[in-house]
Amino acid sequence: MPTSPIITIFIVEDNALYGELLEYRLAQNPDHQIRRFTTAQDCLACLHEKPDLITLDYSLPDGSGDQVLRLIKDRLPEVAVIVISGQEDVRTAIGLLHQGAYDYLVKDEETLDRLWNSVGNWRKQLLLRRENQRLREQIGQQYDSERAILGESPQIKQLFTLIDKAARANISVSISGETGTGKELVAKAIHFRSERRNAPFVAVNVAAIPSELLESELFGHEKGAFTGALNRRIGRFEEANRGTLFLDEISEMELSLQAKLLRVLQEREVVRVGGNARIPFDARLVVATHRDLNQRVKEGRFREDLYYRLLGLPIELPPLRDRGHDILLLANSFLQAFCRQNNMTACTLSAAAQSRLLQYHFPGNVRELKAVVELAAVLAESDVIQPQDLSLRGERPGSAPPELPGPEADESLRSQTAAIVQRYLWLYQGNIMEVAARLQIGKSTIYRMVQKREVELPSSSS
Ligand SMILES: Nc1ncnc2c1ncn2[C@@H]1O[C@H](COP(=O)(O)OP(=O)(O)OP(=O)(O)O)[C@@H](O)[C@H]1O
Repeated sequence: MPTSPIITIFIVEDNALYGELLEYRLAQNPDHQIRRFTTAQDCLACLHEKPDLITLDYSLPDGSGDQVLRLIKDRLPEVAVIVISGQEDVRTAIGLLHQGAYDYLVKDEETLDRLWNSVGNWRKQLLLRRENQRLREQIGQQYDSERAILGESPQIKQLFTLIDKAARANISVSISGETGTGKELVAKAIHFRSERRNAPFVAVNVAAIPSELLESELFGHEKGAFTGALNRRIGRFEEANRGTLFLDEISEMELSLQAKLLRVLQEREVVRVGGNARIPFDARLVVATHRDLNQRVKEGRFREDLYYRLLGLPIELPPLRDRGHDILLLANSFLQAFCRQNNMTACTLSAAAQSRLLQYHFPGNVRELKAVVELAAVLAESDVIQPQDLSLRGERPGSAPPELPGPEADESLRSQTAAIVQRYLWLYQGNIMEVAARLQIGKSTIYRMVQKREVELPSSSS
């Protein structure tokens, strides 16, 4: 069964004593967050808080039950309204149920128990609905994740093998790789291929959450645990129970929280902030970082004991620039999808645009490639994308690298080499070390070519 949800209940009752009785009974479930109102107006003014359930006294001083019910349902069609009335009138009851009330209770000595049962039944239905919705989303994601990781390079084939191994074993996984290389995609693929696939995949970006809130985000908190903790909140560990918890940018976690995380992992139990109960959890941890975690340990910024606990099966994602022809495979797939989604004629990449993509260094990796080809599809004058349509980082859209000589040009090896080196110098902003590494030639060869004026350093390089 999924985790019990925290639900917000509004009690609308003008009789203060009776309202208190209702609250007392419903508050016996600590997952009920209750607010009480004595007039319809006050309740209506707070509907933006989106309560999950409202108990509504039929005879309020400022509105009859059916009017108030209509106003509530107009604004919040999803909310469950239980009408509580002093009169036993079957026709009124039927009318209210037709109008969308969830239940109709008459005030007598059994009302509190009947209310308790009614809310209990509604909770069960809610849980089933949410579970149903989650499973549907999950199936969609599973389907996506099976097709999502594209690539045929040896590095990506090796990655598929590791994903399968990770999916079969129940161990922690640590994924490293530059930004945009697909770390979250890999974490999802592991989850959806593992036996945990029917339980939740929960992702938390450690760097995106202010450090003072991260502890309660991960472990949850009890009502009143700190200023602003108005309600009890279930943490991400509990949410991911029986599934996978993906902690992205783990290297950014503060040392004090690292110590708490280590304890949680050792004891396989969480304690909500401000609480005492030890809540066991069973979630597989997958962590990711774009930094060298080992280096962070050496610098004293990441705990060594936590590092070893999280390391598990390490998976390193290669940067896109090292995946050879996968660049074009991905580019074409992104282009096709984009044109289809936007009802555009299918775009293709000209040979020159392809070669430009193959030579670019893609600091933002696959994410950048996707953005670049999508923008190119929009900018292109025709359905064939040209090099000048590709806005690569650090360049103005429209500026293009020096072209390689065509077949009619001087074909001596020396001039061909010079043209290639010139193009790479342009692509890597005159970084001779980088160009030498990429082309696998000595840097002294490049310096010699510069000296002999066979090539020129781009004006922006120093
Ligand atoms: N091999 C791939 N095939 C298809 N799409 C990919 C591939 N790798 C990454 N993507 C896409 O690239 C984008 C970035 O991927 P993802 O968010 O997984 O990267 P990341 O490494 O987790 O990034 P960050 O370090 O910024 O968190 C997503 O849209 C993802 O679907």
